[in-house]
Amino acid sequence: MAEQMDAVQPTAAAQERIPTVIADELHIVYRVYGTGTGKGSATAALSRIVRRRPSVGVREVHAVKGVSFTAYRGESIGLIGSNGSGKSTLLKAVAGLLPAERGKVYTHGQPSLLGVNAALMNDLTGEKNVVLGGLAMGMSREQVRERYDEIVDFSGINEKGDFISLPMRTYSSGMAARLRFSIAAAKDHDVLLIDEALATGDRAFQKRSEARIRELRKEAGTVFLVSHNNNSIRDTCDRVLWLERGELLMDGPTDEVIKAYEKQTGK
Ligand SMILES: Nc1ncnc2c1ncn2[C@@H]1O[C@H](COP(=O)(O)OP(=O)(O)OP(=O)(O)O)[C@@H](O)[C@H]1O
Repeated sequence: MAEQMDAVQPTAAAQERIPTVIADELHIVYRVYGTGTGKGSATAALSRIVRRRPSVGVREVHAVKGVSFTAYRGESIGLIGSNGSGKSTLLKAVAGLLPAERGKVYTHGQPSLLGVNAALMNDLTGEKNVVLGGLAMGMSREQVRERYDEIVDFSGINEKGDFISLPMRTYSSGMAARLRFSIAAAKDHDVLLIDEALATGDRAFQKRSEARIRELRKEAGTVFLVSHNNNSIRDTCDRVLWLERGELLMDGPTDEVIKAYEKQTGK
């Protein structure tokens, strides 16, 4: 009888815990070509193609090794680990930008990766980039028009003059990163992936970004944040995944994981 009740009416806990991203024994391998020491001539390359032999200079980098986790709606998850531990690679794989060598990533809804390198057009004005970025994220022209002022205000680009009508190439790296973040943060995301974006703005902008991330979480999205700034992670995330050499070393509440990480790294 109890089983039947459960089937018809999910418990409150089950309602709250809606999975948005599942990584199942995920492996990501990069292949780097042209790393051989010998000189590669065109004839040698042609003969390899004809004889179907792999290139001598291919190196493999196994960047993510058997990582498994489930992320739920409303969670904000920090990714930490030393340089080269696989954080950005894992984020790109969740965004669907890198193929899995083995294992799988399942996502509910459309994940959006917000990197400091997100592609905007340097020769276009900030104004045009807001429209372009909004459309690229799947917003309608109408939605972009509605949110335009909000995006520009949030970015703070116009605080010191009319910069939004200048080409993006005239912006400082911090200004460009703020505009990227503001464009991405204007949309309500199912799964928002942020790579170091918070580290680039000034303190006031970082505070605004943190507040917006909290809002996005309330609007039922899941946020992933890669950062080397443990305070940013502490202020924004309730759960942390710690990667080292591509392996998931620890997955748990922020305080516990950061404490263990700081103990190990001596920071
Ligand atoms: N495009 C690429 N081609 C080949 N190898 C790569 C590529 N990108 C990353 N790697 C390698 O994959 C591994 C993980 O890199 P990744 O950028 O994911 O680490 P990270 O934890 O984000 O590092 P950081 O904190 O320095 O940004 C590293 O060994 C790196 O050299």
